[in-house]
Amino acid sequence: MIEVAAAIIENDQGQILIARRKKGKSQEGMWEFPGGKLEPGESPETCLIRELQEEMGIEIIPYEWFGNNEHDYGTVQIKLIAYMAKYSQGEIKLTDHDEYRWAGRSELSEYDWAPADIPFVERLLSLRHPIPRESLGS
Ligand SMILES: Nc1nc2c([nH]c(=O)n2[C@H]2C[C@H](O)[C@@H](COP(=O)(O)OP(=O)(O)OP(=O)(O)O)O2)c(=O)[nH]1
Ligand SMILES: [Mg+2]
Repeated sequence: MIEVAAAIIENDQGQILIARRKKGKSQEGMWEFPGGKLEPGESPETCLIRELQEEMGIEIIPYEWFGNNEHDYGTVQIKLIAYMAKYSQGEIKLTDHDEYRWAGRSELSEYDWAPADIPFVERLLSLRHPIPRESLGS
C-alpha cells in the first residue's frame, strides 16, 4: 500500500485548485488534487508543503485533515490522505500536470476524476450549501 497525500487547496474566493495528470503519468488525463507520495517518516502536511513547492511552485498551508480513502488500482493499492489547505503564495508552474483550474465546488462534478478521489469530490459537492438552521431541528 502506497501512502499518497492530496491537498484540497482553497483561494480567497473559495475556489479549489484541481489539476490534470499529464501524459506518461499513472492515471494520465485524469483530474486530481495535487500532492504525492509520502517519504519515510514524513507527515502528510509536510509532504504536501514539499510536493506543492516541487510540482507547482506554490506555497500552501495545510490546516485540517479531510479524509482517507483506500483504492485498489489493480497494480497498486493506494491510501489517499486528503487535507484542506489554504493557498498562500506563488505563481503556478506546472510540471506533472498539463492543465489546472480554480474550480467552484459545484463545478467539481464536471471533471473526469481519478477514481480514488471520487469520495472526496462527492463530499465537497454535498458540503456546497450549508444546511439551513431551521431544518436541523433546534
Ligand atoms: N497526488 C495525487 N495522487 C493521486 C490522487 N488520486 C490518485 O488516484 N492518485 C494516485 C496517482 C498515483 O498513482 C499515486 C501517486 O501520486 P503521484 O504520482 O502524485 O506521486 P508523486 O507526486 O510522488 O510522483 P511520482 O514519484 O509518482 O512521479 O496516487 C490525487 O488526488 N492526488
Ligand atoms: Mg504528484
